[in-house]
Amino acid sequence: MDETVRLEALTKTYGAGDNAVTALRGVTLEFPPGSFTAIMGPSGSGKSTLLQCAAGLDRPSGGRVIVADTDLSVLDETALTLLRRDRIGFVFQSFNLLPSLTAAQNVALPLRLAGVRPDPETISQALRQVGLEGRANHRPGELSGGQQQRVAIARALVTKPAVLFADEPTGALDTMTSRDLLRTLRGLVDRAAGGGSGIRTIVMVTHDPVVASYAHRVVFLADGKLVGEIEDPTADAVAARMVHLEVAA
Ligand SMILES: Nc1ncnc2c1ncn2[C@@H]1O[C@H](COP(=O)(O)OP(=O)(O)OP(=O)(O)O)[C@@H](O)[C@H]1O
Repeated sequence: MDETVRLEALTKTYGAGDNAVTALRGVTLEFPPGSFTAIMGPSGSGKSTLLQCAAGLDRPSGGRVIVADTDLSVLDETALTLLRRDRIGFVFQSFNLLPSLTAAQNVALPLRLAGVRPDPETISQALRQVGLEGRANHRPGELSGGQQQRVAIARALVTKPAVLFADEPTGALDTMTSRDLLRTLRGLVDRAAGGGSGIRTIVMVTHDPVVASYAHRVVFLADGKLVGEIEDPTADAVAARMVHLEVAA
């Protein structure tokens, strides 16, 4: 199976007539297995819209999204829900954990929702991947913000998705905690690329050049279009490009 995520000439317009807002204007991009990509751009440039369409949470107005050999545009709502459940992981700025469940039970939730009896070793492995094996029986209220976000990541990984989409995953965390978490994310992709277990593809939206510098590649959007990319980014190079884009916006 080709696990590359492909966006082909993606367009998205919200509303109609005089109120129409075009958020994406023909974006073509590939996220191959083994890649960790950050998406950056000025406010309103279309980053969240791109992520929502790529993750099958919103329908594009035109173009195609292909995830793990499946063209999302031909799927009905039921099939799309199943694909999201089985092949796609999400992490948002807010952790969205259930407060009455332990870390292990939160991680097991996607499997239970899919009608699969969670195997304890699968849950332990997901918690181990994010460095939380010692916290399996703690409830979210007994964990730090960074630990809660790690539980959210373990929960997103437990179904072994083809790709993990993250929207400002470190937005609610302090600098040290977010760097720690970003190193973990980068480590998951690099280990999987080296033949180990882990998630093979991560796509992350961020506003922060330092956060983006943990990715293998940064792609830049402006006014709904792809306007450049930097491989092996440094925070300084990303910040300089952002200043340029914000001045032009
Ligand atoms: N549900 C919606 N209805 C109407 N317009 C929308 C909707 N969602 C987004 N937009 C518009 O689409 C454009 C792109 O928005 P989007 O949220 O994708 O940008 P962004 O780059 O993620 O912005 P930010 O960095 O501020 O979060 C903006 O002009 C926004 O106002």
